[in-house]
Amino acid sequence: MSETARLMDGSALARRIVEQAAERAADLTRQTGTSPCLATVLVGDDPASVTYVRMKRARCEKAGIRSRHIALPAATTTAELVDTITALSHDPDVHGILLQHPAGPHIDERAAFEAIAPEKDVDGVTCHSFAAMSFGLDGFASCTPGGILRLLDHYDVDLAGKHAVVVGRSAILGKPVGMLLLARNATVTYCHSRTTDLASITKEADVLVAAVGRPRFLHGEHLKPGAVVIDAGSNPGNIGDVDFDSARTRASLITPVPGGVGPMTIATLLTQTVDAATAQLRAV
Ligand SMILES: Nc1nc(=O)c2c([nH]1)NC[C@@H]1CN(c3ccc(C(=O)N[C@@H](CCC(=O)O)C(=O)O)cc3)C=[N+]21
Repeated sequence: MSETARLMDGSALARRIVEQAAERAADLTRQTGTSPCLATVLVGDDPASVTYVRMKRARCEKAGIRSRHIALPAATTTAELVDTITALSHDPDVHGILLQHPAGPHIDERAAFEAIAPEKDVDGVTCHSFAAMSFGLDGFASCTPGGILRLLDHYDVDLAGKHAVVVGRSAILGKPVGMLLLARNATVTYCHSRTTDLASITKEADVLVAAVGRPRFLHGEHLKPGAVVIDAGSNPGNIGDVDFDSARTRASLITPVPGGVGPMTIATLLTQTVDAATAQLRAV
């Protein structure tokens, strides 16, 4: 087959979403005298995490969102991290909190996430947010899943009745994106490391979400011809979970890496930070 998939341009869409967030941040600042503020918490100095957090903060600054960075040593205990996050949850000048994942092997990350007040969980990582999102109630979506749904909507991908296959089941990516697809009436299958005969399932996917965290793990032969392929992988060196060149000849629509899901994640974070600040500043 010589057909080539259409690209889903996450960079372009994210730029527009961030512009809207910036306008709303400026309005809010004008009206309340306070600009939105995102606290970013980073444990240790993993180079990829340092880069991601720097990118998020730079994008905030450009959009008129303040960021307050808390860099903690790699040896920080769960109790210390929970205390830090609890203090941010109580700080009226912080409207959103992001704890960069992974926080480190010795940290109980779930306990740390749960110290984020629900109204400040702009990264959508708490049990509260997951449940709200799953039940279709008000709350913040996990940022990458939220960004993926915006991208699918923008490209008019109809999800109702479609078979969506999610490869990966992490707490802030695979699992929640499946719940959002389910809420749109897709038939959702989760695949993971213990799935037997992965290809037989992915080949049935009308929409495939790759959220494994292994470079070029999925390729053309895994796909049903005409599938919509969302590559949510962000492996070192900006390599996705999908082998783009082989996937592109079978898919109908595909996200590139970079320039696909990544920028949409950040756009969702910024939007939700402005949402959180708006709710908190209007309530005073
Ligand atoms: N609590 C938490 N929330 C997260 O949302 C979260 C996290 N932890 N840990 C790590 C992953 C990864 N992640 C990315 C965000 C943007 C790009 C991104 O914008 N990438 C650019 C390229 C990057 C570059 O230019 O270097 C792109 O795909 O075009 C990638 C990856 C958020 N994550």
